[in-house]
Amino acid sequence: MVLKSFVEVDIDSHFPLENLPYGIFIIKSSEQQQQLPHPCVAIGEFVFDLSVISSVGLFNGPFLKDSDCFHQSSLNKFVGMGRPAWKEARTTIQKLLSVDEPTLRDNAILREKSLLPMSKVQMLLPTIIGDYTDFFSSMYHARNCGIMFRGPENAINPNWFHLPIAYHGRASSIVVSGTDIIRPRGQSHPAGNSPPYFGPSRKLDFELEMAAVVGPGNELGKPVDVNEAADHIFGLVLMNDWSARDIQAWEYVPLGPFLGKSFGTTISPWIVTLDALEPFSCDAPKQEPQPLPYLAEKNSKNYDISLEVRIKSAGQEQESVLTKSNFKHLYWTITQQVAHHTINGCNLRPGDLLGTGTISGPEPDSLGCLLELTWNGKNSLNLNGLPRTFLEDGDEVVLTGVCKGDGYKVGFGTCSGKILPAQN
Ligand SMILES: O=C(O)/C=C/C(=O)CC(=O)CC(=O)O
Ligand SMILES: [Ca+2]
Ligand SMILES: [Mg+2]
Repeated sequence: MVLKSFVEVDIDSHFPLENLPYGIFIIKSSEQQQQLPHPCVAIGEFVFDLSVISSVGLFNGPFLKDSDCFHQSSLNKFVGMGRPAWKEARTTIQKLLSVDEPTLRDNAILREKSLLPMSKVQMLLPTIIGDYTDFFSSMYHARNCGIMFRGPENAINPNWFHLPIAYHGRASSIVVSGTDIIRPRGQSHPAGNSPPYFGPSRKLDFELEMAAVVGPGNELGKPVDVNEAADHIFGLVLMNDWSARDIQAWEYVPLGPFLGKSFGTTISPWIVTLDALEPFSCDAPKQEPQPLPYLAEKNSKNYDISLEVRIKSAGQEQESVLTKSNFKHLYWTITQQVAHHTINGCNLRPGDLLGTGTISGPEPDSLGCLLELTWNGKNSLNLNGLPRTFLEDGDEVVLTGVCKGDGYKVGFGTCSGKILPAQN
């Protein structure tokens, strides 16, 4: 059954009553006197201000009634409260926005205060991200990178099928969708015996990823059981792990990515909860060899989320679709990522971000980055008639993700960023 709200929601909207993704907004300064950031959910073309609803006492269940979690300028407190509080919030908000519920529907003043058109607000980062880890969980992506860098015989390192590989990313340079990205400068991979050159990256790339937002953390020294890991994940966002392939190729042996990735990572502003994604859960791929017991799940789940990357280059009116992939192609699940991340006792904290790694699929048009799509710059793509390998200044890259339900969609909106020229 499709749920119905008194707020008008287009059939193609990413944000019907079934979704209710969380974000943090601020009223655009030109609209009114500057306000503090507030937690909200998206409904149709509106944001629903949860601080207003909390102030008038409409969150009246046991977990939220005395909480100031919706009077914070980030979602960290709310996501840290765990599934019972999330369920209570979802039930309350779904009821308040439903067409059959008069509380808000018939109260024009409260409606006006709590429902703001998206055009009048600016979205901020939804959580304060203390730590950010990026996994490498698509087998197709790992295999393609391996073939390019090590040849077909040794494409996938032997450890890959035994554990979800990851590196520690840089949290300070994570930005919200819409933020420009300055082309990084750095040392780059020398050709043959020449010395490395220094300058603006010549191989700037995007990576189509999603990321899990950590809910309640774990105590230092206490690993999370893989079968309980879902209770530690609040939801998912879209993520673009911008990557300078020339800088990365020269620096990453032996300790992994560093400056080739830490200049910027973009996430979408809306966190879609695992509760909203549940109708789109599907079996994860069969794992062979069987993982060790601490990674063996009773129920190994992925989500059917259609993903797409578009590019709009400077001077071009039309966007071009670069790739179409799906979250369900991931080999290692997000719950296995949490179990592996914590198995040594490492503590996760509310709001931490766990990137999936580039989500490539099996088809040539489902590859999740330009490194793969152009085979490291060897094959040009055709962008409305113009040849292209890596990103150029002025390019805007837009990621989208959506689950297609029966008569409704649960979507992530977009995650976009434009490349600005390198600075001296
Ligand atoms: O397999 C390799 O040696 C290299 C792999 C990559 O460069 C992929 C990458 O950038 C990791 C990531 O997805 O962030
Ligand atoms: Ca990555
Ligand atoms: Mg990055």
